[in-house]
Amino acid sequence: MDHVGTGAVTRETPPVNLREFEPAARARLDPAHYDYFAGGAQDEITVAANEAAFRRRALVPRVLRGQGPPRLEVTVLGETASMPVLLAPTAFHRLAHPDGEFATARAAAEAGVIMIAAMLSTVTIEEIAACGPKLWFQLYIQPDLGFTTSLVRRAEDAGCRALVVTADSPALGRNERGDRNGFHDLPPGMYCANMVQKGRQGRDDEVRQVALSPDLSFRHLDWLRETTSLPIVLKGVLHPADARLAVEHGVDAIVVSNHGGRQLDTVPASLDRLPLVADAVRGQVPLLLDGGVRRGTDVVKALALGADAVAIGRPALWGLAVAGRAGVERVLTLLRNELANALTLCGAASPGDVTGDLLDGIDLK
Ligand SMILES: Cc1cc2nc3c(=O)[nH]c(=O)nc-3n(C[C@H](O)[C@H](O)[C@H](O)COP(=O)(O)O)c2cc1C
Ligand SMILES: CCCCCCC(=O)C(=O)O
Repeated sequence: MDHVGTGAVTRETPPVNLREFEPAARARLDPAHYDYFAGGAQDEITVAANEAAFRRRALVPRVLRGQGPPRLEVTVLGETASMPVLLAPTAFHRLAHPDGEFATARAAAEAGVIMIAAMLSTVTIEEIAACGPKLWFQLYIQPDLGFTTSLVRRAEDAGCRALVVTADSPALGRNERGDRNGFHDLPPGMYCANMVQKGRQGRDDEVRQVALSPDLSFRHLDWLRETTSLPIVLKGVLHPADARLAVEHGVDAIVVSNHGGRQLDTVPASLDRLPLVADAVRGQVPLLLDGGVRRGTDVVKALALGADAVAIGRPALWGLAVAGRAGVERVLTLLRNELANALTLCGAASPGDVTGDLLDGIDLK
């Protein structure tokens, strides 16, 4: 039995923070699957930059504010969550654990956090929704707009409260770990469950190919705006001009993200772009950030630079690999406790109480 949960004694020391989940997960995963989760594009310069950007920044706490234990709840796009941390959309959870997205969704429901379900999940969006999490749906707009519409309707009917359109993937990033491992397909029996469509002329169901399309443009966002009344969140924005365009095209929120360093390598850390995007957007829409969030102090730093909430990708996958639902819950609990501690030590009563002056220009390294 894994060390998280009620099981037998193990000699392994339980992870006491998010980073320590990674080696524990690696020990359990097929090496090619570990590499798929951990890896990034090419030299993985951006993967490293994401975490380094948090480490570099210094917090300057306020003292003697006597505000009691902090309240962590936030409301994003009308959805109240137990803390300003979402689960970022990540594909293929059954590669991490046989329970796949079922486990992740149950953990999110238990923790009261918003799960952004990936379009490329290994169980269907309806099955994820049935586990009861607060749910958003991530969408790669497919060139077949009829099929995309059917996905949108399924997400709406399943009770998803927002659509998260990934904008940073007009092509797949160049992941050399995958090339080295020859890992280009899911194992037999595992597939993108939302991509199954009825076979034509009485044939068996088929799994559609996923298309990442270089034709995508803001016109597709306009089309989506006409197609759904759900809030639209644009994920993968780093340039302030794109943030302004996104607002002009009616998006309801933006995720400042470089896809965890998995798309274009050598782009800056998400955190380093956050202030520029925040400046461009001037509070017109909520801002989320992902990429490299590993500590409660990281959450505070992102809030101080203008984010309303953050999302985590890999840490949840490591928790899933280590102990299924219990592992994801543990990751969320650790981050929640760290965030409460960091807010208290900063003299902040809530996420909304975090202001830019809690950070200064000091470069810690
Ligand atoms: C294994 C893996 C799969 C991912 N799959 C998707 C996906 O299907 N759609 C998407 O928009 N982002 C995807 N992402 C990117 C995440 O949503 C997120 O931007 C990133 O993981 C955040 O960085 P972090 O892992 O350092 O927290 C994936 C990331 C990883 C690590
Ligand atoms: C054509 C399949 C693309 C899978 C991309 C999933 C993802 O966003 C990631 O691994 O990152």
